[in-house]
Amino acid sequence: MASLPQAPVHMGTVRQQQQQQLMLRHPNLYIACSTLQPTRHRGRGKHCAAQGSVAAAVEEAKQSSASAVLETASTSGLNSVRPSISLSQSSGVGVKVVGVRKEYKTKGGVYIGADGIDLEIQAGKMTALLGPSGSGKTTLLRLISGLEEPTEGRIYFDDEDATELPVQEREIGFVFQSYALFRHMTVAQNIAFGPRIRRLGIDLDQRVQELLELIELPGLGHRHPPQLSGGQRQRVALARALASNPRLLLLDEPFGALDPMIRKSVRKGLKGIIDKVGVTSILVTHDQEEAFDLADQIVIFNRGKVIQVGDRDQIRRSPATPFVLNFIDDVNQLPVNCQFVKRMGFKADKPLVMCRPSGVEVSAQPPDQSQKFAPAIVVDRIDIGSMIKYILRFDDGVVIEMHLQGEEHERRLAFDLQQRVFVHANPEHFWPFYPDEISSAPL
Ligand SMILES: Nc1ncnc2c1ncn2[C@@H]1O[C@H](COP(=O)(O)OP(=O)(O)OP(=O)(O)O)[C@@H](O)[C@H]1O
Repeated sequence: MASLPQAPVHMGTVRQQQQQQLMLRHPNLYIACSTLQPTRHRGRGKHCAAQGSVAAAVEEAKQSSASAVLETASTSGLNSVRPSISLSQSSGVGVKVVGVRKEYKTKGGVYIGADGIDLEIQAGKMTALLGPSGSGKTTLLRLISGLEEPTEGRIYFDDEDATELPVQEREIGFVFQSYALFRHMTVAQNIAFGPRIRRLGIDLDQRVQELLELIELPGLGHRHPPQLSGGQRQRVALARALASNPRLLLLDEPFGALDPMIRKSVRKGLKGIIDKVGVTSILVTHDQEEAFDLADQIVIFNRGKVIQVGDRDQIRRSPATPFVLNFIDDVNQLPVNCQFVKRMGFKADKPLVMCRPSGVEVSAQPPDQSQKFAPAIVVDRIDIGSMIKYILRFDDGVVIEMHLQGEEHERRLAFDLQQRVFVHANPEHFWPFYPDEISSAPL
């Protein structure tokens, strides 16, 4: 039997300690034998218990280092037959979600986590699940991982129906916000942990070196996680998730614990590594900039449904619904019968319209007769570096925001506070809507 890590591991509760002990002593049996949580998984014999215990423990994992146990356990199935391949040969699986619905039945009622989702996740690409809180992003991630089971619908990994495949046979790597590294193991031991317990039959030292180079921390294998920066820890967590050659990588708010100052550079680094390996990855985030910056494909969620799928340009240029526009942009929302909207000659049978601040034009002089305009007063000016935001108030009291980009001096000299200006917008860029069309209240 492969030698197991000797280092003690800090765990918060007795249950966590039991899980970790079991994991360390019988790593391959951990999933199958754990009876620490009742099962909710139907009919797959020994794997049923696993499903429940892993699901429950992953919940805890978000708050503690126990997640390392689970994340690694999820790729530790005895039945796993994926051949040992080098990182450069890694490849991802395509994921197809067909008519998936997830109902959570609780004492308080039935809550809908996913409401009829159809989605294709491209092999070897990064897909971001983006949406407001409670929109169903994590539910879909957990359904794909096997930590939850759909109430209806099927999930395919390439042509294989994976709907009832036990979590430990899905060959998935997890990266959590909390890093989930074993604090008392070295970086190298953390990375080697998964392949060691899976008995991948590879040269572990070579794999660790390969991964340390990939994450650009070649000399840090002997250090312990507390001796690393947040960004370095996150890269080690990624290396550990990749060490067992997952065919799918799930990243659940992986940058949430990082200082906003370094988040951008860390995420670029992570994306570069994932691209090099070529594994399919799914990123859950509520940070739009992060999704647009990293993902090849973005899936916008609201109230358990997929609202739009596209790349960043498609979503920015052509938001599918008022909800998407409102979610991705800081839009103006105006009454349809306000002076400005009426002067632009726009009519609709919905009570409100939205328009992008970037679509609002302002001039100091009244435009020529051919152009419609509404007079307003500049009531505020906010310089945010790359642009200046102007807040304008029309004579009927309605307020609108306008963004001015361009050369810095032009922006600065453009308009003074209290100046009377003339405002125009192309009515083709007005979006009429009912308030409930942009609601994100969970179902
Ligand atoms: N275990 C559960 N029991 C009952 N309802 C649940 C459970 N998990 C999720 N839900 C409900 O399912 C809906 C979707 O939740 P989910 O966690 O998938 O949203 P999310 O988009 O990931 O949100 P966040 O960004 O806040 O994590 C919510 O209404 C939520 O309350």
